[in-house]
Amino acid sequence: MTGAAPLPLIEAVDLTRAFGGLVAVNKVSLAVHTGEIVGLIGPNGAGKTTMFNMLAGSLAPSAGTIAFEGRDVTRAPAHERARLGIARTFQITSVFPMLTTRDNIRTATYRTRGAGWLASTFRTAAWRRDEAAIDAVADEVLAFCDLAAQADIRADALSYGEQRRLEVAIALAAAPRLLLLDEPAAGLNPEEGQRLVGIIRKVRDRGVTVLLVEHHMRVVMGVCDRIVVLDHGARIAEGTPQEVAGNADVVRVYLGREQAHA
Ligand SMILES: Nc1ncnc2c1ncn2[C@@H]1O[C@H](COP(=O)(O)OP(=O)(O)OP(=O)(O)O)[C@@H](O)[C@H]1O
Repeated sequence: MTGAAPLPLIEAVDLTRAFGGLVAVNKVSLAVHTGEIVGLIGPNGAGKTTMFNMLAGSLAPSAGTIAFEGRDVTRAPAHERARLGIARTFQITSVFPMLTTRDNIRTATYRTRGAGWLASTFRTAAWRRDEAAIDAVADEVLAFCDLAAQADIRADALSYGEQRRLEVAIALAAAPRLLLLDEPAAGLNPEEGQRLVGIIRKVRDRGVTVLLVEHHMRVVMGVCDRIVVLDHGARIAEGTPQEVAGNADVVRVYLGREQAHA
């Protein structure tokens, strides 16, 4: 007897986005299951960022659907998706440079919890309880992302790798079910890249499913269970890192770009 296939955590069907006459993403379907780490790769201009932004809710699709845990979220704005359990990081780091590492997390958590200014002004008992809970969450995600020693340092004094980890910590503070990582290894040296790989694996181990867009092949191949490859807005391959690395179409699009840039 075969059971029903498990419901994907997030599923995009025939997702399409046009900018004027340019179809940046053309009928791309993609499913990510709970517990997976999935990578979205492709050469420059392939449509990765466009696809990512549609999944995160910051860009409306021209056609197609997105379901999260079976619920249609195609038209749900980013904050609504965040409430349902989808968190994202940004390609360009979005931390507040003048706040400490811990206060960056606290600030983001206040925003997502919508803690009221009235309660905070009068420091009600409920507000103080909330404060203690937010502090506990901040300390837990800081330790998780190897940032405990940097908790009281201003974000602009962090190394680039630490800032990228802070982005992940901020996203985790919202206790998401799905974490969307937008080029998390961009600008990292190999050592920092490996550290990030370790953290992404730990993220999955704490029950958070991961979808990442990434150029850094060593990171993608080292951390993903499954990889989806886009080129010119279309899905050209999907498989394990080994399958994708050996796929003739994938090799062709990557080699073609390298030769064009040589
Ligand atoms: N806001 C926009 N307006 C017009 N064209 C856009 C817009 N955003 C993306 N495009 C175009 O859509 C195509 C796909 O872009 P996208 O940024 O999604 O690709 P990408 O795979 O993320 O590329 P990269 O690796 O360079 O970041 C490109 O041709 C790009 O110029």
